[in-house]
Amino acid sequence: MKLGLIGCGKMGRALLEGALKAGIVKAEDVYVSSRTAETRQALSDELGVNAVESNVEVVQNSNAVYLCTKPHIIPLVLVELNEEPECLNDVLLISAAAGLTLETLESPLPHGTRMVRCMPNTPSLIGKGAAAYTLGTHANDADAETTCKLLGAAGSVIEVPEKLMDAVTGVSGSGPAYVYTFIEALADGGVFEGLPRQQALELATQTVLGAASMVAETGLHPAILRDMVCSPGGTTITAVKALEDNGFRSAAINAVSASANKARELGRK
Ligand SMILES: NC(=O)C1=CN([C@@H]2O[C@H](COP(=O)(O)OP(=O)(O)OC[C@H]3O[C@@H](n4cnc5c(N)ncnc54)[C@H](OP(=O)(O)O)[C@@H]3O)[C@@H](O)[C@H]2O)C=CC1
Ligand SMILES: O=C(O)[C@@H]1CCC=N1
Repeated sequence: MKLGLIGCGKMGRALLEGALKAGIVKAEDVYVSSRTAETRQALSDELGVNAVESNVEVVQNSNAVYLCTKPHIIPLVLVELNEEPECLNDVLLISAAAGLTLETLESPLPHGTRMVRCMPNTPSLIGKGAAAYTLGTHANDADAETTCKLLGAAGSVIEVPEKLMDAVTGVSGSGPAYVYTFIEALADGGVFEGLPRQQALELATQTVLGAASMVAETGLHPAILRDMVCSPGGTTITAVKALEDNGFRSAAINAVSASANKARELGRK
């Protein structure tokens, strides 16, 4: 596998490091582009990958290329690639950009260009990502396999119809930020009640990790697992009522919806 990355910022680097750590690609077989010499030097020193200035050079040296620039930069990158259309003959492009539709991604490129739209998340950096993808018009079964191998190296991966990609963005693309906010708030509550900050953060982090693992490993519905914590007339049900009184559930639903709507808006630009 020869992997390319156009845009090696927070998300691109997480996907790259996930793939390198999983051993599905060797650093010497990776080409990444950056406009800044300092970043190129850092990428090459820290990860041992080939860091170049030209996006076309990345595509020319790869079988599969993640497009990981900000959504508004992607159209500019596609124009650039289209100036050397032969570089697109034998490569799979995998866009991670929020909101950008396959039609937007495919239409500026030569007919037949193989494209996948995906939505990863940053825990890919440690192999704990959650990603979804949709195959483009000309992507084939082997491209689906390559996508699953790449995203799967960085965590879990599912295929969804394109109309659900913005929902995925709301749940798992943006989701880590909601969870970090919750962990911080849980720890704040502990500090409010007198725990030292570090101990509160350790307890909060392990609680989220443990609860998530319970859902994943038991396969039980979260409501059943919650009932196992709530003693009748006890502390937890009292706390759950306080959460519900403060609109916790609807705040979470609204957060997912706000992210999905923003993704749709980015896709319209
Ligand atoms: N962050 C996240 O949690 C997630 C992000 N995404 C998607 O991933 C994409 C990247 O987001 P994120 O990593 O957060 O953003 P960053 O700003 O961290 O990274 C974008 C990178 O693109 C590079 N870049 C900018 N212009 C160009 C260009 N013309 N050619 C090549 N590279 C360029 C920049 O590097 P330099 O200036 O060195 O060239 C920069 O490091 C977005 O489309 C976003 O929607 C998807 C899921 C989750
Ligand atoms: O905030 C963003 O726009 C990107 C997409 C999903 C997560 N981060």
